[in-house]
Amino acid sequence: MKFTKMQGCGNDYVYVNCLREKVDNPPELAIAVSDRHFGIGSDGLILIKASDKADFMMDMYNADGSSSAMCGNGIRCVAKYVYDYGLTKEKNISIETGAGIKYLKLAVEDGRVAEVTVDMGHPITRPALIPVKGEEERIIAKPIKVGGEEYKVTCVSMGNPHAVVFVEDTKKVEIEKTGPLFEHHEWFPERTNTEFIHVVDRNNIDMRVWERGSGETLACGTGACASVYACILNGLTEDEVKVKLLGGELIVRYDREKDLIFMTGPAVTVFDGELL
Ligand SMILES: N[C@@H](CCC[C@H](N)C(=O)O)C(=O)O
Repeated sequence: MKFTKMQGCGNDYVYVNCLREKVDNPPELAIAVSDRHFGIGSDGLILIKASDKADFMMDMYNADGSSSAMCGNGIRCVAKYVYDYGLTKEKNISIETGAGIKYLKLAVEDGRVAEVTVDMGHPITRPALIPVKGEEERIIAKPIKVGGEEYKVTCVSMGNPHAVVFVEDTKKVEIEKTGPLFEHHEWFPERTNTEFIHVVDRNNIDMRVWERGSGETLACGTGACASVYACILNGLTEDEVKVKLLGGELIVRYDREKDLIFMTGPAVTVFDGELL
């Protein structure tokens, strides 16, 4: 089976072109390829498929084999993949996901994809749709007890669940301890991704993320979008913010008129390979 390893801000996945390859058991393959010692090494697996509703379809799996409806860094790489490997000549590409069709724009310089902008759609705050337990209309800075500590959490879905908490210093977060406690907290029936955010100023934030199903990763695109929207809901930033992650930077812009979030960032091919 031929594959390509790609990364966006260090959030790395193994990509398989399912227009050519057949994958019988995606969860099993995701666990195998993600292993950093016995596999290829990645945060998960992304299958590129045909779609009857959009130009292509993205089917994504975390390192533990669980699937997610959306992956922000992954979808930028899918757009780069289909362009670079000649599956399309278009620079405006639509991709079907579990969270609806997303629209992407490639910035190509000297024949190379320099960066990709994604219309990430509407941020979702209704608790039942995230999903997170709660009777209120939106969960903004709500106290939550995690591992004996109290945090204030803001919950947003970008097609997948995010719990955003604000901290003084992201470097001091004991993420290996706290991340799993949030992920499996009883408030989140489908588990959650958790973002730890330090607001630097009204246009810049630092972020660390504990991803559902993959643990700490160097970046999370949906997490960056959810975090910027959480900042806006808490009155902490303007509508355009640079998000500094462990593996790079993303620009996230909230279009207030259309209630849409746009994310711009890199998409990089690491290597092609063949699984034996
Ligand atoms: N890294 C991704 C998100 C991947 C899915 C997530 N772990 C989940 O289970 O929802 C991104 O860039 O958005």
